[in-house]
Amino acid sequence: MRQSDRGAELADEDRALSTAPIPENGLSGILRLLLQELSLFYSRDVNGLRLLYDLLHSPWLQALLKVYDCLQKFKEKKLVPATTHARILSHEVLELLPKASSSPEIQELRKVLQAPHCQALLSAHDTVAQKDFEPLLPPLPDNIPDSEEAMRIVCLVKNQQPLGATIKRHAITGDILVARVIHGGLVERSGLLYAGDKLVEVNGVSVEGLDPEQVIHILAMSCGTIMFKVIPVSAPPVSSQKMVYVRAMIDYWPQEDPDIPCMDAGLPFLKGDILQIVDQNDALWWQARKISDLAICAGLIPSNHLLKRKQREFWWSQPYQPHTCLKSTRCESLSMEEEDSMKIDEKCVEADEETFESEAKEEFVGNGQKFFIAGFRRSMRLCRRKSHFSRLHASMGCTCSCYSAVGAPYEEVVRYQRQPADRHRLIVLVGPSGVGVNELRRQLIGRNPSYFQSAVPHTTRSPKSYEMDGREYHYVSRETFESLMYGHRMLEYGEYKGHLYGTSVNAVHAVLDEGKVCIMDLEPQDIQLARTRGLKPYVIFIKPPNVGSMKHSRKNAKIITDYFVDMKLKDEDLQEMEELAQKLESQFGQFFDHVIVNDNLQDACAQLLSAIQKAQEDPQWVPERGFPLALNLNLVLLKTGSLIVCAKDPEYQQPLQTAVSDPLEVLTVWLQRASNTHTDLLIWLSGIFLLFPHMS
Ligand SMILES: Nc1ncnc2c1ncn2[C@@H]1O[C@H](COP(=O)(O)OP(=O)(O)OP(=O)(O)O)[C@@H](O)[C@H]1O
Repeated sequence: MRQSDRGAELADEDRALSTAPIPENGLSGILRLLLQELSLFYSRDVNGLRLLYDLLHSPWLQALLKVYDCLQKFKEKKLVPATTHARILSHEVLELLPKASSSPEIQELRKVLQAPHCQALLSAHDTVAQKDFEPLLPPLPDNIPDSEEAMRIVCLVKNQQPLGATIKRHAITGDILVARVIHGGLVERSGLLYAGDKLVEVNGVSVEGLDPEQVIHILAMSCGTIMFKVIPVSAPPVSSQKMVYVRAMIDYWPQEDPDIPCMDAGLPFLKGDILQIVDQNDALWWQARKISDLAICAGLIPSNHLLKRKQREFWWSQPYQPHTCLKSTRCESLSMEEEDSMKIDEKCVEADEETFESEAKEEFVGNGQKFFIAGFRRSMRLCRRKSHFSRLHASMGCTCSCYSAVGAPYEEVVRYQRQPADRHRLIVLVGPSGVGVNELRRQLIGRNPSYFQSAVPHTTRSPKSYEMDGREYHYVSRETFESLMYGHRMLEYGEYKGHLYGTSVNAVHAVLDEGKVCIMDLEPQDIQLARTRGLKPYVIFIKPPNVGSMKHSRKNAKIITDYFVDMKLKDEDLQEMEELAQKLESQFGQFFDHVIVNDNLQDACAQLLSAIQKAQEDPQWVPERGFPLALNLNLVLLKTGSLIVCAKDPEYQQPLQTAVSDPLEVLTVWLQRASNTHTDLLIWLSGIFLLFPHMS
């Protein structure tokens, strides 16, 4: 049959379709019957009848139903293309058109057929109709010897994306093997190549004796279809891996990692990023995707084991570096020298405890009602700041990588959606001193005191005449306070003028048990301790704006320092605040769920409210098992030179304390055993007892 004949046939069929009677049992037939029925009632004044009649009578509904009927009819038919050469047909028609009379319709038809998109459409039609999308494989040679290994010929059509596979040379045989197949990449989606397959030829070129780089060069040079001849791996790996999600606790740049097997396949990430681990088959190199970009194919990241090994190697490579990061300064107050070196302004008067505490007015008026807010002790913030600075100073003495050597590089997380019956998540505010953490907390509680609340802190000082136990503070003996501290039931604490102050886990639970949202401020070093399954803290970092903006907004701001009460912020204080914020963000940014820049107070407050609502209502990534237990192990190097080892997990009722005499040995064991399970803790402790039998 000639092309034009086929065209005529198509046109006939086309027309026949459009004029075909619509079956009476079709929807439009039903509609016709309904209209007949309705027309009987039309003359009567029935409510809404006219509307319904008009609707059913509307031309667009009629047309729509006709289309529906046609589609139904088509669904039953198995569609076959009327022609496989629509493009040629359109050329023939275009050649014939000038011979026909020049009517406007003919001109329009010519214009349509010449339009590039119409030609592209016809060309796509022909490709599909001719089933031209399958690769053309070369014919098998006739003389294949019987001993020939079964080979697979794989054709892949290269597009803009990388192929998604890496190759390596077998150390003994020298064969070029597929090293790994990247999840979501072209090779994986084809399902035709597997890790372990031996490459024989690439685009007809034998790879025998070639270096992997030479094979990659052949691949890079080829465009369009790439043909691989492979000897398949005897047992392709079966993927039965559970999807795991982790929060990155470090930054990783594949370009800076000389050990990565294939730099182009590396996945860069920043601390705080949530990663979906899709493959852990390789003990050293995992495959992962960022949850913010799940559409792209996975990339290589170093495994937990590999990163820890590198961290340990780095740590030990600096034997003369003072590792202050391991020295706990929790309970240490500033040394005399440090205190002396502080500049004391002549005009300032060091406030006594009474002055500090009486400064803190704990009765507020908000929403037309008088209410009481505990937990705004200035003395507390001051004493915490003292220990905070010395601790920060200590940890910043070590390099960043050294600091991370003591932590897990990845933290397993799960998606958590709070249910209405669940307790609220603890809201933790963190920020450099003077940024406005307490101001924001106070504003929030002032707005809705029956919903937001602070926890009642503990103190070892005696109550004043107007104070009530359990309202301003829980008044406890030093012994009780210390047992709470060493039992890791204190989320934060500090000492001021000989008295201990702190907030216990139970005090926070008391607020949450009342169905309220507990807001507390913490020093960044204490965040880890609060990260338990029970509290599920949502950590908000309060960040200062730039110094220029602060000069403007903080004209009337006052802070409390060791030697000033209500000190006005000077330019250097603002500068220091900005610098400290940067340091906190780079060191603890992985723990921040949200960041708010406190420039305009009202705006910051509104952002805080919406962040808290999000934290309570939207699904969030939370640590899978509280926080990694390895981090709970606190090494306290006493001034005597002995080392105290204790677990800091508040969910552990009994503190684990062990005094050992050789810190170096213990560190070795500790660094080798630093992992995330309770079993590891036991193994680790047994290691210590083995090393120091006198301890058991
Ligand atoms: N956005 C803001 N605009 C203007 N003033 C602010 C703003 N935020 C806080 N302030 C003021 O800055 C001062 C310090 O704030 P605040 O006491 O809350 O600091 P902080 O972060 O709790 O630090 P510290 O714990 O060291 O006291 C207060 O006088 C407060 O009113």
